[in-house]
Amino acid sequence: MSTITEFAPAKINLTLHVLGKRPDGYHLLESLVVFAGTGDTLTVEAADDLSFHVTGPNAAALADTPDADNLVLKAARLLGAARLSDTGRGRCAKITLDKRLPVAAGIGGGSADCAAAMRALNTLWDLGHDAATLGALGLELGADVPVCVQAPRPCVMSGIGEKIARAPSMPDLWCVLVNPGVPVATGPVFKALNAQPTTAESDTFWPGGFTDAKAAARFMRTCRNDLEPPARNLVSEVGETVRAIAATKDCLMARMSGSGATCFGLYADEDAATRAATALRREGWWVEAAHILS
Ligand SMILES: C[C@](O)(CO)[C@H](O)COP(=O)(O)OP(=O)(O)OC[C@H]1O[C@@H](n2ccc(N)nc2=O)[C@H](O)[C@@H]1O
Ligand SMILES: Nc1ncnc2c1ncn2[C@@H]1O[C@H](COP(=O)(O)OP(=O)(O)OP(=O)(O)O)[C@@H](O)[C@H]1O
Repeated sequence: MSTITEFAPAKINLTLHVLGKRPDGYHLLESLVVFAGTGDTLTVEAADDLSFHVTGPNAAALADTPDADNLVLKAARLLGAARLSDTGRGRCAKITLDKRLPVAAGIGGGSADCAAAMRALNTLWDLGHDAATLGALGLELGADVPVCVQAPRPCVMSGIGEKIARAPSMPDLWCVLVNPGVPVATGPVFKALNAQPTTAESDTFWPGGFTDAKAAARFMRTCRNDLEPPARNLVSEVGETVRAIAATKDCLMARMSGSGATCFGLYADEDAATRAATALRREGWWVEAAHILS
């Protein structure tokens, strides 16, 4: 098999409770994570050296990212690729990324690409790692990489992001993702939370499943995204975005994802999500209606 293509779906934190902080400063959290049917696409193919090419509507957002910080190349190097300058030694591949997700957006764009590269190169180079091993390896590249490695399976993520547990069975759900065009670095949002170093005990009783979209949204509304208040203080557009989504017809709930600034609305069907996306489109906003994958 010489060409392998992997979808890198957008990661959505339907809930995100921060339960404490480790001595190293990383936060302990518990989050119901799902994936949307919109994302990047990564292709790897056998080649005589290691190369990376990016295309797509958000390719320019990566133009200033040095190779050393490129999460796709970091994944390749982690799995034993040759350095870009070494032709022929180490494992090689031509890697192409179709970049559609906004960067530093709270929907795991870089982590999703990193995880997709790990899955694709694991196959191309016949490394034989299972998802749990790839996730454990990927944790050093980002706290969202383990959950993205096992995408598109919904899960309850905990620890700093390394623990992946079964999610409640999800109903058919649609979403609208809205990014107001303001990149948000994850670290400062966690820092602004000013969490106290405490132990991490789950504060959520997870049901076995949800009978329908309205029941799922009812449950989500009893939970929180603890990063939303500090993100709202740092980026005023977050509050405006959540309010605009919540005002759309048939919206079941609206919330920020991850550390922002992307916010999401949940809907029971495709028509409602598509109508909402149309109503939300404006200059400078990235807006996508998508199915929640399961
Ligand atoms: C907010 C989430 O996206 C929710 O899924 C993740 O927890 C963050 O995942 P991520 O963007 O891959 O985060 P990383 O790139 O690993 O970490 C960026 C910075 O966020 C902070 N960070 C991240 C994860 C975590 N559990 N606690 C933290 O305090 C740390 O300061 C870290 O230096
Ligand atoms: N393939 C990539 N896609 C996006 N960002 C990348 C990529 N490679 C490296 N980066 C860098 O990673 C940083 C942001 O990563 P990412 O897009 O995962 O943040 P995010 O979408 O906010 O994710 P999260 O939901 O974890 O906050 C940016 O500074 C960007 O330069």
